[in-house]
Amino acid sequence: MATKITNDLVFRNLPRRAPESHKGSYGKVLALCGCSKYRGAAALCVCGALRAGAGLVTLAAEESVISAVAQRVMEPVYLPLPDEDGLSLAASKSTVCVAGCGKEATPATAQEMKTALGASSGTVVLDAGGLCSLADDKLFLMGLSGRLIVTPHPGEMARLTGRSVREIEADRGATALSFARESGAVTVLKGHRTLVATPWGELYENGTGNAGLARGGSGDILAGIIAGLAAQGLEPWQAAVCGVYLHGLAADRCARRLSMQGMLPSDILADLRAIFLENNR
Ligand SMILES: NC(=O)C1=CN([C@@H]2O[C@H](COP(=O)(O)OP(=O)(O)OC[C@H]3O[C@@H](n4cnc5c(N)ncnc54)[C@H](OP(=O)(O)O)[C@@H]3O)[C@@H](O)[C@H]2O)[C@@H](O)CC1
Ligand SMILES: Nc1ncnc2c1ncn2[C@@H]1O[C@H](COP(=O)(O)OP(=O)(O)O)[C@@H](O)[C@H]1O
Repeated sequence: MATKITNDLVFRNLPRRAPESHKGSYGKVLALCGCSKYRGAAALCVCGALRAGAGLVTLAAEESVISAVAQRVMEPVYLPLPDEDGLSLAASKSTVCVAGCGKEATPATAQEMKTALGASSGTVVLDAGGLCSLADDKLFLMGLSGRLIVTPHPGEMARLTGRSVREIEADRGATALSFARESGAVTVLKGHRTLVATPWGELYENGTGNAGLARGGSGDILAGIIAGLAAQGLEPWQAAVCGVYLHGLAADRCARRLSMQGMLPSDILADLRAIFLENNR
């Protein structure tokens, strides 16, 4: 039986900003995201992390991605790739690594993921191509146990488990719970009524969100939001539960403002900001 995620559960777990704090108090996010084909995914992920409240966000990516993102957003710091030593160092200094949004599931991506995530000691949010590139390396994923959050949609979960999307959708709860138990990762199985499963057998169901989110880029923002929350000290399960709820709530507010038909993933960032304001954050 899944626990419904409520507004009270979320805002009880969200830290407040203390008057005497500084940017270091809210964590450093390293985003290893984007490729020349998927530049927007990196921008959306970075913006999600920033808007969720992270203190400092660094984007590690190839130059074409960095120049595209830098035209849209002023706040990130950039680490141009390839730079294996620089990537290991940045990962080792980060509070959270969010990796894989806008990456293709290739052996080169898998190697890049291993370099960064192996050097990090903080929370890891693994999404999209980064996650799928490691689908056959369960041992590596298990090595991140206790600090890993994975965010597959059903198609990605199919690749991770070798099962069909139909089988996964037929029993979403059991799928998420068994993947979480076997991998040691907090598992966010996305879609209508996103589920969050913990390795110790808890299952949360999210009731926020709408079909306006059913367009490319919504998941990239979610990964960024979860990373931004984890950077502020939330445990992986808390960051996942709060992230999926706030992402969906922002989308619901956005749909009332702009319509499900016309809203864009990036539009929900203004609503996320408004939700924080309405809840005195
Ligand atoms: N602006 C940008 O830069 C953007 C960049 N992006 C980046 O693109 C990369 C590829 O990511 P991807 O998700 O688009 O493609 P892929 O991994 O092939 O998975 C799709 C397969 O899964 C299946 N599927 C089944 N159920 C599903 C469900 N509920 N939700 C979704 N899919 C579902 C689906 O089935 P179908 O739709 O055909 O029925 C299909 O067979 C990745 O790095 C991502 O970050 C995107 O975020 C877009 C914006
Ligand atoms: N019909 C829907 N109702 C609620 N949420 C949805 C719906 N369709 C998609 N979403 C949400 O939008 C996001 C889509 O993520 P994903 O499929 O990874 O897209 P992308 O990789 O293109 O960013 C997920 O958070 C998912 O839960």
